[in-house]
Amino acid sequence: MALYITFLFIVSSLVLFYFFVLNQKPKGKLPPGPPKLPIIGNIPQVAGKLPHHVLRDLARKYGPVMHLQLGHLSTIVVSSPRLAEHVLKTNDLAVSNRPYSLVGDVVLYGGSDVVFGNYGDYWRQMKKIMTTEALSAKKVREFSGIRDHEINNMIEFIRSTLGKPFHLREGVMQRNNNIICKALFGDHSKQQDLLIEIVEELVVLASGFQLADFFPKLKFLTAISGMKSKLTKVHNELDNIFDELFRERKIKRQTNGATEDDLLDVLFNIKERGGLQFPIEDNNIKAIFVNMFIGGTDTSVVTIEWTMTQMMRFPEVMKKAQAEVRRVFKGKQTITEKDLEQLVYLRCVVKEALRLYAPIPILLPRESREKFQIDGYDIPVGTRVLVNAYACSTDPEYWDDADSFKPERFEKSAVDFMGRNYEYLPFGTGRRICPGITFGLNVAEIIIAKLIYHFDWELPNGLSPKDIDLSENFGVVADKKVPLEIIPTRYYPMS
Ligand code: HEM
Repeated sequence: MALYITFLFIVSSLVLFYFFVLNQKPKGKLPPGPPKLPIIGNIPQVAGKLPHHVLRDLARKYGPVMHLQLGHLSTIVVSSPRLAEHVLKTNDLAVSNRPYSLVGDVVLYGGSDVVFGNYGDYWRQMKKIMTTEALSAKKVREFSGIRDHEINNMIEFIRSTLGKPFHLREGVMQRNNNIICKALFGDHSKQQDLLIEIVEELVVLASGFQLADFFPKLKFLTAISGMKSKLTKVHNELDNIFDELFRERKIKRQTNGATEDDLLDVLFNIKERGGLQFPIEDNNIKAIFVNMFIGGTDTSVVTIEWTMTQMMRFPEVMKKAQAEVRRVFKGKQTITEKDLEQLVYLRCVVKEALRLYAPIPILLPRESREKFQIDGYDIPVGTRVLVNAYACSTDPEYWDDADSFKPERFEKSAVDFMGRNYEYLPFGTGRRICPGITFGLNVAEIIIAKLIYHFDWELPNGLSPKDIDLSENFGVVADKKVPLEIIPTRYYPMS
């Protein structure tokens, strides 16, 4: 009996807590949205489905700005280029925070990184360092030796397995990870493999669609789900690896002096040079490194896989892109950024693949730090703001035959990657725009160019192009559910 009374007491306390503390309705006129269930709100309408698809479908019914209640998260979803511009340009500052995230808190040193960190002077300083010093076009050029080495090894490997199926994602992922790791801290294969393993685990945990993510105020859910202890374990493992790398590097710098061979040196130099408004410590560098791992590993690989998939689906596109690459690269041993600039058609193909299959189809969530208005609706402080870039890049008002793959649409178009066209935002826009555009695109374009320059490709088991499975997965990035396997049939240039 005593147990029963205690149970009733706990349940009724939780219900009262929910109604009086957690369930306070925001004031003002919110945008329309689908009907909401008590407590869980709209979770059933989105859970377990591909969010960018389901949100695009809902927007077609409820309008380009919708309000959803995802557990505790009062969320607006923006799904048209006109309103994306209104939010991400006109009100960029008002929505430049990130929502609280347990991953940021536990793994990224209390959100002292660029991805999860809130907008403010410290964040601005760190983003500037990332954009202008670590990932600048000049720095990206300086890493061309690393890229060439890794990609040429991959080409040699594929050449040695001519006629056998090549698992594109695995083959490319390993090379891309090597490129990122070497750019960050040189050649340290032992730590590198371990780091990649841990970051992969983190990417799954960070997907943001776990039950506890929808109820951040119910702290016990993160404990019950084991989320906090998993993240703490990941954090400790990462921290130990970085400590070891940093210790070795400090000893090396004492003996050999400061160099600028990799990004660890670049950031140590900035730290030692001083003069910053917020002096940086080792933990700040670690946080930025984790960002570059997460930001740089899967995204380029997903871009490569979808672009190759589309070229396998449309042989005439492959033929045209291949003819261009073979004309431009003819006789060249190394390929420079200048050569890439001449691959005008290939860039259209990559653009079109990113239009339909961007690795981050819903831009990373933002949170309003000031109230603002959109189309006559009131958006209070603390609202989660999602921009469905996929809905914008397939909006029939802006794109003819929007769901079809047609690279030629970019041949006469000035739309680029820089976030100036709100109907096309594969790298986001505004204060939160991706700082790795040049790095990511360079890797993706050189790998694709070399794959189609050196090899002719076929589908395995007599599969026809129209049978290629186009299903998507959704995690932090939207990748291809069934990995692409293709057979290299002929090496070019033939000797
Ligand atoms: C094809 C490759 C890539 C794609 C498609 C991509 C896409 C994106 C997108 C859509 C965002 C969110 C922007 C927003 O919310 O407005 C983002 C943010 C970010 N990306 Fe990338 N990215 C790529 C490569 C990279 C690389 C190579 C790095 C670093 C090495 C990187 C680092 C970051 C960081 C740090 C952020 C957070 C920026 C912030 O919050 O201010 N990305 N990326």
